[in-house]
Amino acid sequence: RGWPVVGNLFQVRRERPELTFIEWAKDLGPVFSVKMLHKELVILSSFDAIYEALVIKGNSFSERPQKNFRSSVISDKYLNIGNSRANSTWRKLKKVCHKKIKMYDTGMKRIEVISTGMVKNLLGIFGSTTQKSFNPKEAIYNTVMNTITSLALGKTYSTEDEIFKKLVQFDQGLSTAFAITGRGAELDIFPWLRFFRKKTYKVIQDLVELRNQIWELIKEESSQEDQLLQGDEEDVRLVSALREALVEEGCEITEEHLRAVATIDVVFAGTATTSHTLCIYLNVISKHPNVQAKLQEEVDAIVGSERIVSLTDKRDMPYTQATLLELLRYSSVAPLGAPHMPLEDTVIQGKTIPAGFSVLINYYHLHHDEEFWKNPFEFEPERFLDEDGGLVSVSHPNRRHLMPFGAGPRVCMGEILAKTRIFLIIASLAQKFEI
Ligand code: HEM
Repeated sequence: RGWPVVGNLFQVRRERPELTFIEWAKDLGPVFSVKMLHKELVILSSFDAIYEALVIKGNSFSERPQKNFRSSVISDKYLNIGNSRANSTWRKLKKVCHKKIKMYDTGMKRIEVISTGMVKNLLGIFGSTTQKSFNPKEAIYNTVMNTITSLALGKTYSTEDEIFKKLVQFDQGLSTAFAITGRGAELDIFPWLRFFRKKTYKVIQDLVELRNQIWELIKEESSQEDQLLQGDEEDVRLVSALREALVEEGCEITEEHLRAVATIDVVFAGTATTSHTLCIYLNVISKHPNVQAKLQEEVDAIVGSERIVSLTDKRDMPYTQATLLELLRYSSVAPLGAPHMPLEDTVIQGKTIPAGFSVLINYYHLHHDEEFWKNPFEFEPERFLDEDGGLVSVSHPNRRHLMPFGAGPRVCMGEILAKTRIFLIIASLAQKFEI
């Protein structure tokens, strides 16, 4: 039960709304609704409810609600993949990005090369640090951001470069602007408030300005790099693939689409999530010497102390893979994912969710549900291993209950990229350092 106008908004923990929703699910069950300002939100918490919505009824749940004023301004009226309606342009843009980011043969090799470069850089920074303890957050963040620039633009940048500084500023600003309870949330409901809350609105206008400046710099950078391409050398940059799509698809894809995809779907979605996961990893591993010892034992046996860790080692390293899965579960860095919306009235676990309602998936709850997981707040890679120390199969209940990247048509576009980078970092750190 909420208050007039604001509904349940002030009852929800501003920084961690997913924790409030866990408490409410205890009384209200796995499918319940809350009122946040003018919006009725449905929260799904249990595996059965989430699986039914995302996978079994995935097609009707693959829409995104478009009622958020702040996102609408920043994404040019929802032109990016993550905020777009599930239309043919969304499908095409996601396909183009997948094809370039992914994942088949040469694509996978390229991700490995980029990630290995990033790992080397990070190990260099760690190795050159003389203090016994230091804060690795910035080094991790900058390195992850540079993997994204490698992928999108084919090169890395110094933290002093103008484009790099602007990317960081934009990415950090967006984290607040996209949060459901973050600063400026009131503008989503009463957009006219922007005429009175000028400071808050200015933050959003500044982000739009920054986005436009970044796009101009991206275009400039990529045309300079164009000139460096030799003869029939393959252009592997994501931004080039997007530009090709612009030409091929005629008027359906516009330059504004590309700007929204490059800045929001690639830079924003690809940086904070991965760097946050890695920071949590360092924190966790420093408190679990037993896990670290087992990782080191596996890396020593499979890779040795000199050779660079490769993706082909992965199949022989079940403990490292289990640690990666456990990290994704434990950290759940996208706790509520991105909102979904059914196009028609849809029944989930016997409850009807009306067409047009916003639906949030509580991934954090799914991954910490005390009725399913044993010791959900402990870090235990063993939950993903069988009795013989092998990785449990994808059909094992623990693997099925793990959905850090979502599932169904709206599954995360960067899943493979993120997992690859994190695997290589976990293994390489274990090979070289004691944390
Ligand atoms: C640890 C890293 C990451 C995590 C945990 C993560 C998690 C998620 C989640 C939970 C969703 C929402 C799924 C849903 O709608 O139910 C999502 C969507 C998305 N992610 Fe990620 N993500 C990560 C990394 C990345 C990277 C590296 C990229 C890009 C390079 C990326 C791009 C996207 C995009 C574009 C979407 C929207 C897809 C769509 O609406 O069709 N993510 N991600």
